[in-house]
Amino acid sequence: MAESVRRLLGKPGAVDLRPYTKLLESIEAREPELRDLDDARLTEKAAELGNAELPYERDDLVELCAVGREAARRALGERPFDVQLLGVMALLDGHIAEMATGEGKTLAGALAAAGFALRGQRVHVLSVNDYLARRDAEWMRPLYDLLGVAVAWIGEESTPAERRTAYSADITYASVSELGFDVLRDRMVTDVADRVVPDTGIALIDEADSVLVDEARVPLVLAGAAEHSDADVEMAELVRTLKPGTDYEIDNEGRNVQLTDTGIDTVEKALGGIDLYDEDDTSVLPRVNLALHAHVLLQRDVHYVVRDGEVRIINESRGRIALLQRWPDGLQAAVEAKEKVDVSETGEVLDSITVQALVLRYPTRCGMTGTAMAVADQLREFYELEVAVIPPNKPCVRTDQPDRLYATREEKEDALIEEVTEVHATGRPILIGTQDVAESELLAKRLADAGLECVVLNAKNDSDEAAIIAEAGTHGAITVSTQMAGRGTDIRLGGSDMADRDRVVEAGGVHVMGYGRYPSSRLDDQLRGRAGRQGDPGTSTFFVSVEDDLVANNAPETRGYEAAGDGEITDPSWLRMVDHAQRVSEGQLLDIHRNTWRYNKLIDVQRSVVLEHREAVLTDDLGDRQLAVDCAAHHADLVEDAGADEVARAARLITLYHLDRGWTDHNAFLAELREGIHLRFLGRRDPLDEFNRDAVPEFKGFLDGARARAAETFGEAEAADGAIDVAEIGVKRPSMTWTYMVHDHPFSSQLENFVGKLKRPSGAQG
Ligand SMILES: Nc1ncnc2c1ncn2[C@@H]1O[C@H](COP(=O)(O)OP(=O)(O)OP(=O)(O)O)[C@@H](O)[C@H]1O
Repeated sequence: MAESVRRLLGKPGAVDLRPYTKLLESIEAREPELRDLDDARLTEKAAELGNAELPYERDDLVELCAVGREAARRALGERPFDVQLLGVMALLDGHIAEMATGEGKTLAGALAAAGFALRGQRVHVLSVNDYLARRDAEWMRPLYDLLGVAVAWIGEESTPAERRTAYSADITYASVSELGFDVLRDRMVTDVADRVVPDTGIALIDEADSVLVDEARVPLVLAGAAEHSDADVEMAELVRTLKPGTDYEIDNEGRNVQLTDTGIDTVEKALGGIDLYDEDDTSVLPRVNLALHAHVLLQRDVHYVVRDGEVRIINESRGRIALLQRWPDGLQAAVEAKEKVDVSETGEVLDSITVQALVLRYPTRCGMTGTAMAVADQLREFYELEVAVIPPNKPCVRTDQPDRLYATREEKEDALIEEVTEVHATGRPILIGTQDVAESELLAKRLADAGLECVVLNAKNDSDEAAIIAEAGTHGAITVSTQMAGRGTDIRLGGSDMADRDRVVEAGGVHVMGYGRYPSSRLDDQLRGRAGRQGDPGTSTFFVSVEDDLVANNAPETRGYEAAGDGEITDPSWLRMVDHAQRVSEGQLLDIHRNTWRYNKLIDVQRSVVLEHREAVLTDDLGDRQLAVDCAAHHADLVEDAGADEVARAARLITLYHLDRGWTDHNAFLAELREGIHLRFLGRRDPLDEFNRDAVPEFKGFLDGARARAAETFGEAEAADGAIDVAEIGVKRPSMTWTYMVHDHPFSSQLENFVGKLKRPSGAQG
């Protein structure tokens, strides 16, 4: 079988591409006729595809791809390659299309989005950040115009009115977090007209593995303002005096810190001889733990930066500053106390949604990414999605060199600098991937010391980053970056205008270097994929040391190797150990994902009960009808004084208030329950069972309770001049709301993770 044919057939375990490849010839055959049509006729051809329902029958699919190809050629000057059309067809069938870096996923995604939209579906194209949402929507706009479908985008700055308009377009580009926050805010409206997100249709997800797997466990949280809290300066100062190793220990994964017996004594003495585990006063221990967590586990310039007198979170996985995001309140305040900056306003969690729950709201889901096969099982388990592996347009000729393993971090760094020096002398562009921002900066400093100038990408704004990456293929460029997933720009050889392409090709293309392997092989592949785009030459090497966190924490053995004079370890069994360590780490990440999912499942069931009820109050006057029964006489009097409409309005506001209030309180209860369960039962019973055992009865009677409280409040309502002032009887909504994302832990907040997993030290057990 010819290699080109074999490549088009696809990989085992993935979607069979043959039904799609069969159509390629017919699509091409339509080209001459479509080329002769003027633009208006081409738009009409697209509109004709709207005369049927999804899914596309064979002939219509051929027509869609042919019309789409011609439209892209005219509107963008790019005629989609056959492989891009395979991607389009896979997306239209609701699959994840795996397409390598630089293969033109943006265009394939746009043609699929148009295909859905032409069939009357509302499409949300979900990006990893605002910059890409806007860029892709604007870039593809001429194509959409020609196909007669409307496109819009949403960014952090968009006003509610702009959002509403944007969501009413056929196709809306938005970042996952903006969409999530809109959905959360919509759940809190008291007037249907205030909602911005319409019913969901199709979710087309860019960088699908990053969103669906890496970010899946991240809850998006909507919080409402309550009051100011004081900085716990006392605790911040106290934990500063504790000694690592003696007073507290950090677990292997660096996720938890706990006081040792000595530490407990020290703290108890410092606080005037109190008992931290006093059953009657449980308030001190969490304060100590918060301060300790902020002091030990959250590092300045790795987890956050201090800028303009504020603590700003760095999104660890992406190495950027997350705007308008904060940690759960106690933790945010603890870090603010640690850094001695003003404590920001505190609030309470109004509601939350995980990325996974957000995506599962869509009846049809599909997406594209460069690395999906490695998580095919998870995509199937959590989202019922299959992966279609789309072959590259031109075969990839990049050489991935074996890892270079060293005994110590220092030796690894020396070797890496040496290699940078050598490769740089040839003029080849170099891209170095690091684990986090602090590491990028340290490396940049070492490179500078060695006389090598580099550009560092970290926590800057997304459009600047894109511009820097676009130039990373320039002759002699050295670029240092944190993770590459979701950076969204491919590296063209010879710079963004490719002016110097021949020289760079001749030198050997981009050399990618990993400054340590990532917690998952997919992330390694994302980095490697930056070299060897569209058949370009290129190479990749990862430098690893036994002291790297990934290896030190996850390898079964970290001693007994034989190293050369420069520290290099060449024994193949040790190199396999690195792969092993990475698989262990991948397993842990999967466990975390499963755990979040299991906890959130029950909460989701309860939430849907509340939301369904809320919807009936909001759109169908359910509150008014109930109050007319529960407070019949008062209701009738008010109707007489203020009119039926005004009473219905007041009844709606009062009922919604108590529903939302109840849900907020229930959320707080659940959060506390999770913490408490881990404190009480750790190691003895399945915490999830314990959680369910308490959470279910607590929710029983939720709706009846809210209804009773609404009746009580309604009983106090009075009409004056034909109006009812509900604020007067305590019906007040939060004065402001804000949003945050909670990263990287199983129990829905870092705070809970840390407080929750705290072990009661043996010596303190009563
Ligand atoms: N059919 C085509 N003909 C010519 N150029 C194309 C075609 N399709 C895409 N391109 C170009 O290829 C480049 C890469 O496209 P795009 O950014 O969509 O790639 P990608 O697959 O999303 O890569 P990444 O993994 O970096 O996000 C763009 O500059 C785009 O203009």
